[in-house]
Amino acid sequence: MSTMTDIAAAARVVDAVKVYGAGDTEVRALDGVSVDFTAGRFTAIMGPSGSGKSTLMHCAAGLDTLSSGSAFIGDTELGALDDKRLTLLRRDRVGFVFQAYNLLPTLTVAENITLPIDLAGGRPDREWIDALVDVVGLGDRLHHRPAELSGGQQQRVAVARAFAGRPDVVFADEPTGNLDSRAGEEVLGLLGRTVRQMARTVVMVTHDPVAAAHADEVVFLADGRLVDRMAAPTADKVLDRMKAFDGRTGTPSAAARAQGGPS
Ligand SMILES: Nc1ncnc2c1ncn2[C@@H]1O[C@H](COP(=O)(O)OP(=O)(O)OP(=O)(O)O)[C@@H](O)[C@H]1O
Repeated sequence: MSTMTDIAAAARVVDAVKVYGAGDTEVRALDGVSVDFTAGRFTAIMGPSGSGKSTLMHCAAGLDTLSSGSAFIGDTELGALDDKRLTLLRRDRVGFVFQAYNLLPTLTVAENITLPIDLAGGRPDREWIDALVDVVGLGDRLHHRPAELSGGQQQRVAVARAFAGRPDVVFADEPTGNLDSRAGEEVLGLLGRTVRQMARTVVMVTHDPVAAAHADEVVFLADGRLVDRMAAPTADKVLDRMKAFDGRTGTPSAAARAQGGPS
Protein backbone atom coordinates (compact mmCIF):
# COMPACT_ATOMS: atom_id res chain seq x y z
CA MET A 1 0.00 0.00 0.00
CA SER A 2 1.18 3.49 -0.76
CA THR A 3 1.58 6.33 1.71
CA MET A 4 2.09 10.06 1.37
CA THR A 5 5.78 9.66 2.01
CA ASP A 6 6.30 7.40 -1.00
CA ILE A 7 7.97 9.06 -3.90
CA ALA A 8 7.32 5.95 -5.94
CA ALA A 9 4.81 5.81 -8.76
CA ALA A 10 1.51 4.17 -7.86
CA ALA A 11 1.12 3.46 -11.57
CA ARG A 12 3.24 4.14 -14.64
CA VAL A 13 3.64 3.33 -18.29
CA VAL A 14 6.94 3.17 -20.14
CA ASP A 15 7.21 3.63 -23.94
CA ALA A 16 3.54 2.76 -24.20
CA VAL A 17 2.29 2.10 -27.72
CA LYS A 18 -1.26 1.07 -28.52
CA VAL A 19 -2.23 0.39 -32.11
CA TYR A 20 -5.80 -0.33 -33.13
CA GLY A 21 -6.56 -1.94 -36.49
CA ALA A 22 -4.04 -2.56 -39.26
CA GLY A 23 -3.04 -1.27 -42.67
CA ASP A 24 -5.13 1.65 -43.93
CA THR A 25 -7.28 1.67 -40.81
CA GLU A 26 -4.39 1.56 -38.34
CA VAL A 27 -4.65 4.09 -35.50
CA ARG A 28 -1.75 4.69 -33.10
CA ALA A 29 -3.82 5.66 -30.08
CA LEU A 30 -0.65 5.78 -27.92
CA ASP A 31 2.60 6.56 -29.65
CA GLY A 32 5.41 6.11 -27.13
CA VAL A 33 4.05 7.51 -23.88
CA SER A 34 6.07 7.31 -20.67
CA VAL A 35 4.46 8.75 -17.57
CA ASP A 36 4.53 8.17 -13.80
CA PHE A 37 1.46 8.69 -11.64
CA THR A 38 2.99 9.60 -8.30
CA ALA A 39 1.62 7.93 -5.17
CA GLY A 40 -0.36 10.24 -2.92
CA ARG A 41 -1.25 12.64 -5.73
CA PHE A 42 -4.24 13.55 -7.85
CA THR A 43 -3.30 13.61 -11.54
CA ALA A 44 -5.59 14.66 -14.39
CA ILE A 45 -5.11 13.49 -17.98
CA MET A 46 -6.25 16.04 -20.55
CA GLY A 47 -6.01 16.46 -24.29
CA PRO A 48 -8.12 16.96 -27.39
CA SER A 49 -10.75 14.41 -28.36
CA GLY A 50 -9.07 11.30 -29.76
CA SER A 51 -5.70 12.14 -28.21
CA GLY A 52 -5.53 8.81 -26.36
CA LYS A 53 -6.67 9.73 -22.83
CA SER A 54 -9.04 6.80 -22.33
CA THR A 55 -6.63 4.41 -24.00
CA LEU A 56 -3.85 5.50 -21.64
CA MET A 57 -6.11 5.08 -18.62
CA HIS A 58 -7.37 1.68 -19.75
CA CYS A 59 -3.86 0.37 -20.44
CA ALA A 60 -2.42 1.81 -17.20
CA ALA A 61 -5.28 0.21 -15.24
CA GLY A 62 -5.01 -3.21 -16.85
CA LEU A 63 -8.37 -2.95 -18.61
CA ASP A 64 -6.63 -3.13 -21.98
CA THR A 65 -3.20 -4.34 -23.12
CA LEU A 66 -0.43 -2.37 -24.80
CA SER A 67 0.86 -3.22 -28.28
CA SER A 68 4.37 -2.56 -26.96
CA GLY A 69 5.97 -0.98 -23.92
CA SER A 70 5.03 -1.72 -20.35
CA ALA A 71 2.50 -0.73 -17.70
CA PHE A 72 3.04 -1.09 -13.96
CA ILE A 73 0.85 -0.89 -10.87
CA GLY A 74 3.44 -0.30 -8.18
CA ASP A 75 6.24 -2.69 -9.10
CA THR A 76 3.99 -5.20 -10.82
CA GLU A 77 4.28 -5.28 -14.59
CA LEU A 78 0.82 -5.92 -16.01
CA GLY A 79 2.08 -7.55 -19.20
CA ALA A 80 3.72 -10.30 -17.15
CA LEU A 81 0.41 -11.39 -15.58
CA ASP A 82 -1.94 -14.03 -16.95
CA ASP A 83 -5.65 -13.19 -17.16
CA LYS A 84 -6.45 -14.57 -13.74
CA ARG A 85 -3.70 -12.63 -11.98
CA LEU A 86 -4.59 -9.49 -13.87
CA THR A 87 -8.21 -9.83 -12.74
CA LEU A 88 -7.06 -10.26 -9.14
CA LEU A 89 -4.75 -7.26 -9.41
CA ARG A 90 -7.57 -5.08 -10.75
CA ARG A 91 -9.84 -6.29 -7.98
CA ASP A 92 -7.38 -5.87 -5.12
CA ARG A 93 -5.13 -2.99 -6.10
CA VAL A 94 -7.09 -0.74 -8.45
CA GLY A 95 -10.32 1.21 -7.97
CA PHE A 96 -12.51 2.62 -10.74
CA VAL A 97 -15.00 5.46 -11.06
CA PHE A 98 -16.79 5.80 -14.38
CA GLN A 99 -19.15 8.38 -15.83
CA ALA A 100 -22.07 5.99 -15.23
CA TYR A 101 -22.20 5.23 -11.53
CA ASN A 102 -22.67 1.47 -12.01
CA LEU A 103 -24.29 0.92 -8.62
CA LEU A 104 -26.40 -2.18 -8.01
CA PRO A 105 -30.00 -0.98 -7.64
CA THR A 106 -31.12 -3.72 -5.27
CA LEU A 107 -28.34 -3.09 -2.75
CA THR A 108 -28.24 -0.31 -0.17
CA VAL A 109 -25.58 2.39 -0.21
CA ALA A 110 -23.65 0.57 2.53
CA GLU A 111 -23.81 -2.73 0.61
CA ASN A 112 -22.73 -1.07 -2.63
CA ILE A 113 -19.70 0.46 -0.94
CA THR A 114 -18.44 -2.85 0.43
CA LEU A 115 -19.53 -4.98 -2.54
CA PRO A 116 -16.05 -5.39 -4.11
CA ILE A 117 -14.64 -6.49 -0.75
CA ASP A 118 -17.56 -8.86 -0.15
CA LEU A 119 -17.19 -10.36 -3.63
CA ALA A 120 -13.50 -10.90 -2.97
CA GLY A 121 -14.39 -12.77 0.23
CA GLY A 122 -12.66 -10.12 2.32
CA ARG A 123 -13.73 -8.44 5.51
CA PRO A 124 -14.30 -4.69 5.29
CA ASP A 125 -12.09 -2.61 7.58
CA ARG A 126 -14.89 -0.90 9.56
CA GLU A 127 -12.78 2.01 10.72
CA TRP A 128 -11.63 2.76 7.17
CA ILE A 129 -15.14 2.41 5.72
CA ASP A 130 -16.57 4.68 8.45
CA ALA A 131 -13.90 7.29 7.71
CA LEU A 132 -14.69 7.06 3.99
CA VAL A 133 -18.43 7.41 4.59
CA ASP A 134 -17.62 10.48 6.62
CA VAL A 135 -15.51 12.01 3.88
CA VAL A 136 -18.14 11.36 1.20
CA GLY A 137 -20.86 12.71 3.51
CA LEU A 138 -23.33 9.86 3.08
CA GLY A 139 -23.70 8.84 6.71
CA ASP A 140 -27.45 9.49 6.70
CA ARG A 141 -28.04 7.64 3.41
CA LEU A 142 -26.38 4.32 4.14
CA HIS A 143 -29.62 2.33 4.13
CA HIS A 144 -31.09 3.99 1.04
CA ARG A 145 -31.13 2.41 -2.43
CA PRO A 146 -29.37 4.16 -5.33
CA ALA A 147 -32.71 5.17 -6.93
CA GLU A 148 -33.45 7.26 -3.83
CA LEU A 149 -30.29 9.32 -4.33
CA SER A 150 -29.41 12.21 -6.65
CA GLY A 151 -26.85 11.65 -9.39
CA GLY A 152 -24.20 13.46 -7.37
CA GLN A 153 -24.92 11.32 -4.32
CA GLN A 154 -24.77 8.15 -6.43
CA GLN A 155 -21.39 9.17 -7.77
CA ARG A 156 -20.21 9.83 -4.21
CA VAL A 157 -21.19 6.24 -3.38
CA ALA A 158 -19.21 5.07 -6.42
CA VAL A 159 -16.21 7.07 -5.16
CA ALA A 160 -16.47 5.49 -1.71
CA ARG A 161 -16.75 2.04 -3.31
CA ALA A 162 -13.63 2.69 -5.42
CA PHE A 163 -11.59 3.47 -2.29
CA ALA A 164 -13.17 0.85 0.00
CA GLY A 165 -10.49 -1.80 -0.48
CA ARG A 166 -7.64 0.76 -0.11
CA PRO A 167 -6.40 0.27 -3.66
CA ASP A 168 -2.97 1.53 -4.75
CA VAL A 169 -4.66 3.81 -7.27
CA VAL A 170 -8.15 4.89 -8.32
CA PHE A 171 -8.74 5.62 -12.00
CA ALA A 172 -11.64 7.94 -12.78
CA ASP A 173 -12.89 8.31 -16.37
CA GLU A 174 -14.91 11.54 -16.78
CA PRO A 175 -16.41 11.09 -13.29
CA THR A 176 -18.44 14.29 -13.56
CA GLY A 177 -19.64 13.77 -17.12
CA ASN A 178 -23.24 13.06 -16.04
CA LEU A 179 -23.44 15.69 -13.31
CA ASP A 180 -24.44 19.34 -13.19
CA SER A 181 -21.67 21.71 -12.23
CA ARG A 182 -22.55 21.87 -8.53
CA ALA A 183 -22.74 18.09 -8.09
CA GLY A 184 -19.61 17.77 -10.22
CA GLU A 185 -17.73 20.18 -7.96
CA GLU A 186 -18.75 18.11 -4.93
CA VAL A 187 -17.46 14.89 -6.48
CA LEU A 188 -14.19 16.55 -7.54
CA GLY A 189 -13.74 18.10 -4.10
CA LEU A 190 -14.32 14.67 -2.63
CA LEU A 191 -11.69 13.06 -4.86
CA GLY A 192 -9.24 15.82 -3.85
CA ARG A 193 -10.01 15.40 -0.13
CA THR A 194 -9.63 11.64 -0.33
CA VAL A 195 -6.20 12.06 -1.90
CA ARG A 196 -5.03 14.71 0.57
CA GLN A 197 -6.68 13.62 3.83
CA MET A 198 -6.52 9.87 3.31
CA ALA A 199 -3.25 9.62 1.39
CA ARG A 200 -4.77 8.06 -1.74
CA THR A 201 -3.78 8.24 -5.41
CA VAL A 202 -6.18 9.29 -8.17
CA VAL A 203 -5.71 9.44 -11.94
CA MET A 204 -8.61 11.14 -13.71
CA VAL A 205 -9.40 11.53 -17.41
CA THR A 206 -11.36 14.68 -18.12
CA HIS A 207 -12.29 17.14 -20.88
CA ASP A 208 -13.06 19.86 -18.41
CA PRO A 209 -10.42 22.44 -17.34
CA VAL A 210 -12.45 23.20 -14.19
CA ALA A 211 -12.31 19.51 -13.24
CA ALA A 212 -8.59 19.29 -14.07
CA ALA A 213 -7.93 22.26 -11.76
CA HIS A 214 -8.83 20.04 -8.79
CA ALA A 215 -5.78 17.88 -9.52
CA ASP A 216 -2.23 18.39 -8.23
CA GLU A 217 -0.89 17.96 -11.73
CA VAL A 218 -2.23 17.77 -15.27
CA VAL A 219 -0.60 15.70 -18.00
CA PHE A 220 -1.50 16.65 -21.56
CA LEU A 221 -1.78 14.21 -24.44
CA ALA A 222 -2.03 15.05 -28.12
CA ASP A 223 -2.02 12.57 -30.98
CA GLY A 224 -1.10 9.73 -28.66
CA ARG A 225 1.92 11.51 -27.19
CA LEU A 226 2.61 13.12 -23.84
CA VAL A 227 3.19 16.75 -24.79
CA ASP A 228 3.13 18.63 -21.50
CA ARG A 229 2.73 18.51 -17.74
CA MET A 230 1.44 21.28 -15.47
CA ALA A 231 1.81 21.43 -11.70
CA ALA A 232 -0.61 23.42 -9.53
CA PRO A 233 -3.15 23.84 -12.34
CA THR A 234 -5.87 26.45 -12.41
CA ALA A 235 -8.86 26.27 -14.77
CA ASP A 236 -7.60 29.34 -16.68
CA LYS A 237 -4.10 27.98 -17.12
CA VAL A 238 -5.43 24.60 -18.27
CA LEU A 239 -7.85 26.28 -20.69
CA ASP A 240 -5.04 28.43 -22.11
CA ARG A 241 -2.86 25.39 -22.58
CA MET A 242 -5.65 23.48 -24.32
CA LYS A 243 -6.26 26.42 -26.66
CA ALA A 244 -2.57 26.46 -27.50
CA PHE A 245 -2.64 22.95 -28.95
CA ASP A 246 -2.75 22.82 -32.66
CA GLY A 247 -5.73 20.52 -33.27
CA ARG A 248 -3.90 18.38 -35.82
CA THR A 249 -0.34 18.10 -34.58
CA GLY A 250 -0.98 18.61 -30.90
CA THR A 251 2.15 20.70 -30.65
CA PRO A 252 1.92 23.41 -28.01
CA SER A 253 3.00 26.82 -29.20
CA ALA A 254 6.18 28.42 -27.89
CA ALA A 255 4.04 31.03 -26.14
CA ALA A 256 2.12 28.33 -24.30
CA ARG A 257 5.32 26.61 -23.25
CA ALA A 258 6.73 29.90 -21.99
CA GLN A 259 3.83 30.41 -19.60
CA GLY A 260 3.94 26.85 -18.29
CA GLY A 261 4.82 25.59 -14.83
CA PRO A 262 3.35 26.32 -11.44
CA SER A 263 2.29 29.86 -10.64
N1 LIG B 1 -11.37 -0.03 -29.90
C1 LIG B 1 -10.87 0.84 -30.79
N2 LIG B 1 -10.73 0.48 -32.08
C2 LIG B 1 -10.19 1.33 -32.98
N3 LIG B 1 -9.78 2.59 -32.69
C3 LIG B 1 -9.91 3.01 -31.40
C4 LIG B 1 -10.46 2.16 -30.40
N4 LIG B 1 -10.46 2.84 -29.23
C5 LIG B 1 -9.95 4.06 -29.51
N5 LIG B 1 -9.61 4.15 -30.80
C6 LIG B 1 -8.98 5.30 -31.48
O1 LIG B 1 -7.81 5.65 -30.74
C7 LIG B 1 -7.67 7.05 -30.64
C8 LIG B 1 -7.61 7.46 -29.18
O2 LIG B 1 -8.89 7.20 -28.58
P1 LIG B 1 -9.21 7.53 -27.06
O3 LIG B 1 -10.62 7.10 -26.83
O4 LIG B 1 -8.16 6.97 -26.21
O5 LIG B 1 -9.09 9.12 -27.05
P2 LIG B 1 -9.64 10.16 -25.98
O6 LIG B 1 -8.60 11.21 -25.87
O7 LIG B 1 -10.04 9.45 -24.74
O8 LIG B 1 -10.90 10.72 -26.74
P3 LIG B 1 -12.24 11.42 -26.18
O9 LIG B 1 -11.80 12.65 -25.46
O10 LIG B 1 -13.00 11.75 -27.43
O11 LIG B 1 -12.92 10.42 -25.31
C9 LIG B 1 -8.83 7.66 -31.41
O12 LIG B 1 -8.41 7.95 -32.72
C10 LIG B 1 -9.86 6.55 -31.41
O13 LIG B 1 -10.69 6.64 -32.53
